[in-house]
Formats: sequence, structure tokens, C-alpha cells
Amino acid sequence: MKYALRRTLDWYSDMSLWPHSNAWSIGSAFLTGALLEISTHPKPGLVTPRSNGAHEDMNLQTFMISSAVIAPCLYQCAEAGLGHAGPAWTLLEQVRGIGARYEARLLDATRGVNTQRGLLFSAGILSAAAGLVTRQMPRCEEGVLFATAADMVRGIVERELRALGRRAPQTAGEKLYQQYGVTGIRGEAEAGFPSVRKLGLPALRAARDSGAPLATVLLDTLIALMTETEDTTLLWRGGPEALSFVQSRARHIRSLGGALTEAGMEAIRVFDADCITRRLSPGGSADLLAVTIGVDALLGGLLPPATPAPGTSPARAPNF
Ligand SMILES: CC(C)(COP(=O)(O)OP(=O)(O)OC[C@H]1O[C@@H](n2cnc3c(N)ncnc32)[C@H](O[C@H]2O[C@H](COP(=O)(O)OP(=O)(O)OP(=O)(O)O)[C@@H](O)[C@H]2O)[C@@H]1O)[C@@H](O)C(=O)NCCC(=O)NCCS
Ligand SMILES: Nc1ncnc2[nH]cnc12
Repeated sequence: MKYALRRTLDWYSDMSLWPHSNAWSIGSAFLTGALLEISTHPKPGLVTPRSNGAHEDMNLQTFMISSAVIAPCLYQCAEAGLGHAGPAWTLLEQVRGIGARYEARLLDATRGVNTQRGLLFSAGILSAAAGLVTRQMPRCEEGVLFATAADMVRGIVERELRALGRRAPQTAGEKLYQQYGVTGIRGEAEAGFPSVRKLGLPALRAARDSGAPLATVLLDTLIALMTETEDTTLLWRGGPEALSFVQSRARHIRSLGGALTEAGMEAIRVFDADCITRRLSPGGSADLLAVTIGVDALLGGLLPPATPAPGTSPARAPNF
């Protein structure tokens, strides 16, 4: 087992230090994010290896199945970006076509359960943007990556939400826009993923620099994302009160030191129980954790080992 883990980490570090990203390394970076997100425990209201969170219709295996289904989509989006000679905004139609096909496959594979529709969009857009950036420069640069993603989807809020007009809204996002004026995942993408840029990546880097084990780094990053993400899955289930409950609780936990302190961990366990009682599941924030991990890997970040090195003290992080 130790050898297999060492080989996996060697592969991961090789990939993250890969000076010239290619479609495989880009797709794998975001698949790594999806797999590490679902395997993090605890996560307030969300599915983990030990809890189905606030869900009756999905568990760890549902997410493993859907992650396996969407993996080729990320690779294909990256390849579309690598092969695109025009400006970023002319790439969206091709990428949306790839995404729509894989969204149908995702829902087939999960028997209609919506596990990762949002992640498919966010990670697909960023995989394509990473491919496009890699055409122009040897390594992905953070600001250029997010700006390219924003350019790819420029006008999407206007075209797909503001222009709804009299047409009856079909999806949760469209209905929530009409009801509350929130732009959800489209707004996040069009702004260049500010939750990832300003919350997720700084929190991940600070937790990693603190020497915390992998599970703690990932949980701390999720809590940071939950403080400000306008998560439509929370609005859908519990309205504005649910969104402000989650954001303010996450801010309180950050004031206790987040997942890096015992007080913060105790508050996270209580928060998890409260989310389950209230049937609240911040799926958007979970997606943004997966995206944060993927972008960090693309930028050359190296996550802590999944298990403590031989002879060191056991990881403080909660074990499964
Ligand atoms: C572009 C679309 C994906 C937009 O779809 P929609 O109109 O539905 O838009 P939203 O509702 O705004 O968002 C869809 C999902 O995005 C995640 N999300 C929500 N808020 C944010 C945010 N602020 N930033 C980033 N991401 C956000 C969230 O996805 C996750 O949660 C879902 C699971 O949670 P759950 O509560 O279980 O959801 P449901 O089962 O639906 O509700 P219940 O019945 O259980 O209560 C899961 O999807 C996670 O990923 C939002 O749900 C779409 O229009 C589209 O174009 N799709 C095609 C794909 C595509 O174009 N790809 C292009 C590149 S490949
Ligand atoms: N772990 C998780 N639980 C529930 N919804 C999610 N959406 C993305 N990741 C999720």
C-alpha cells in the first residue's frame, strides 16, 4: 500500500510540476479536485465517505460513478482549448456542446440524481481555459487563467438569465434568478471565479503552509469558500435565510481558527449536524473546493501527503 501511495504522490507531483500542461494533465488536475473533495470528511451537510449529509438520494459511490463519467469531458474541454486558434469567447459554443453531452451521461449514470452538474460546468470551462492559455504560454498563470475563463463566458448572465424575459424558467438557477436576482454559477464564472481566487486558493495555501495534513487543508478551504459563496443549492432548499445561516456560521468557524484548531473542528461537527437537521447541502461550495484543488495543481501546487510520513505523529485531521 505504501508503495502505491508513494507512486501516486510521485505521479501527482510530476503532474503538478509539469511545465507544459497537456489535455491529460489538465483534465487530471480537475479530476483530482473532484475525488479529493468527495473524499474529505467531515463536510457540513455534504456527502463524504462516512455520511450522506443532507441527502437521501446520493452517497460516496454516486459521486465516484459521476466523477468517472465526467472525467473524459474535462480532458476533451482541455483539448478543445489547446486546439482553439480564435479568441476565448468563440470557444464557448464547442465547450458547451461537450458539456451538454456529458451532463446527459452524468444523469444517465446516476439515474437522474444531480451530483456534479455544476462541477461539470465550472471544471469544463476552466479546463478549456487552461488549454487555451497553454497554447500561449509554457505554464498556466493564475490571473491569465481566470481572465480567460471569464472571457469565454462573457455575456452568459445576460444571454441566459436576464434575457429569460417571459420564458418560463426551466432550471433551479433560472428560477432563483427570477425570484432573487442571484446569478449563481454563471455569475461566478463570468466574474472569473472570485470565490476560488480570493477565498479558496489563499485559504488552501495558508493551511498548507501551516503544515496541516491534507484532510485538514481541504476542510479549512471549504469553510473559507462557504463564508461568501452565493450557493444556489442553499437558496433552492432554504431560501435567503439558509444562505445567510451557512455564511455566518462559516465566518464564525473561521474566527475560531477553522479546521486548524480543535475549537474550529468542534464547531464544524456541530455545523454538520445542524445542516443535516435543516436539510442544507452547500453543493456549490463543494464544487468550488474541487475547482480550487484543480487550479492549485495546474499552477504547480503540491498538496500534503494523504497520510503522515512514517515515524511522524498521526495527522490531526479527522480520519474516515
Ligand atoms: C450552466 C449550468 C450548469 C447552469 O445550471 P442552472 O441553471 O441549474 O444553474 P445554478 O442552479 O445556478 O447552478 C447549477 C449548479 O452549480 C453549482 N453552484 C451553485 N451555486 C454556485 C456558485 N455560486 N458557484 C459555483 N457553483 C455553484 C451547484 O452544483 C452543485 O450542487 C448540485 C448538487 O446539490 P443538490 O442540492 O443535490 O442539487 P439538486 O439535486 O439539484 O437539488 P435537490 O433537489 O437535491 O434539492 C450539483 O449540481 C453540484 O455540482 C448548482 O446545482 C447549466 O445550464 C449548463 O449549461 N449545463 C451543461 C453543462 C455545460 O454547459 N458545461 C460547459 C463546460 S463542460
Ligand atoms: N460532497 C458533496 N455532497 C453534496 N453535493 C455535492 N456537490 C458536489 N460535491 C458534493
